[in-house]
Amino acid sequence: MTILDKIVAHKKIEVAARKELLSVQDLEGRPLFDKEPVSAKSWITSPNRSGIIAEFKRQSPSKGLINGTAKVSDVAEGYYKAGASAMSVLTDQEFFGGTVDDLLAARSVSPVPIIRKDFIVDEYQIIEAKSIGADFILLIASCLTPEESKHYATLARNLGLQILLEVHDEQELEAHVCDKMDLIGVNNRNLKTFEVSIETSIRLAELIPNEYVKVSESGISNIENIKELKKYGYQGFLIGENFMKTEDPAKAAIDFMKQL
Ligand SMILES: O=C(O)c1ccccc1NCC(=O)[C@H](O)[C@H](O)COP(=O)(O)O
Repeated sequence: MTILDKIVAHKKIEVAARKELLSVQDLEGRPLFDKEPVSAKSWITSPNRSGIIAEFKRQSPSKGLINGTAKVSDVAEGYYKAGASAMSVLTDQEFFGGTVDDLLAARSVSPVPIIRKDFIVDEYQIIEAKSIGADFILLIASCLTPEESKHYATLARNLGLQILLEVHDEQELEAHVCDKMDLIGVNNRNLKTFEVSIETSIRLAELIPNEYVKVSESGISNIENIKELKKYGYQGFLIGENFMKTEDPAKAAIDFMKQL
């Protein structure tokens, strides 16, 4: 069983329990459900921002504990001031130590588009994402069939949310891309070995149709990585650990983005 199989199996149980606690009607009644989403595509491609999607991540299966003390609202405020184009908030508790409350806290202080970073395996999670003020969602091709990807992307679109489709290889890209997606993310982390290589983004770049914003995810740790990825048409850069492993992720983001 791979780590992704474990996460997905756990997620299905978790979502079933969440549904018992709060119905879809309850989610639709939350005040943030009616908030107009901010366009991640516009912010990521804006010449006035950095293209960086800065992530709040306390822990991960590959690294264990990364940061047990940072306060999400401080980090969210700092990422915005640093020039981040978007923020990624892990809401998975079991494997990443995140919660939906983290996203709510980030939302309360930051105007940048926020992605609910989770393992979406049920419509409920997309409606929940809208109800906590997220602007875009992640669909991970390795967790879904192509039909599920399209179905969930259509639902998200109908709610006004944009969609970042994450792929790891050519096969996933070919099978899952559809006209409901907005951004295509190539994850540089091999989820079987946890090795990271930006060569994965470079290899897949020319296969991503031009109408999608290209995002490179994971293992980005310096400005040279970004300069290199830009040559291949990448406009979005998802960075988590490089900021979160420091005592002050907001300061790390400010120092990093100053160099761009
Ligand atoms: O990070 C992991 O260990 C991991 C394991 C299994 C599934 C997903 C995982 N990571 C999620 C991510 O996509 C990263 O948090 C994100 O791309 C940022 O990566 P990094 O800058 O390397 O922290």
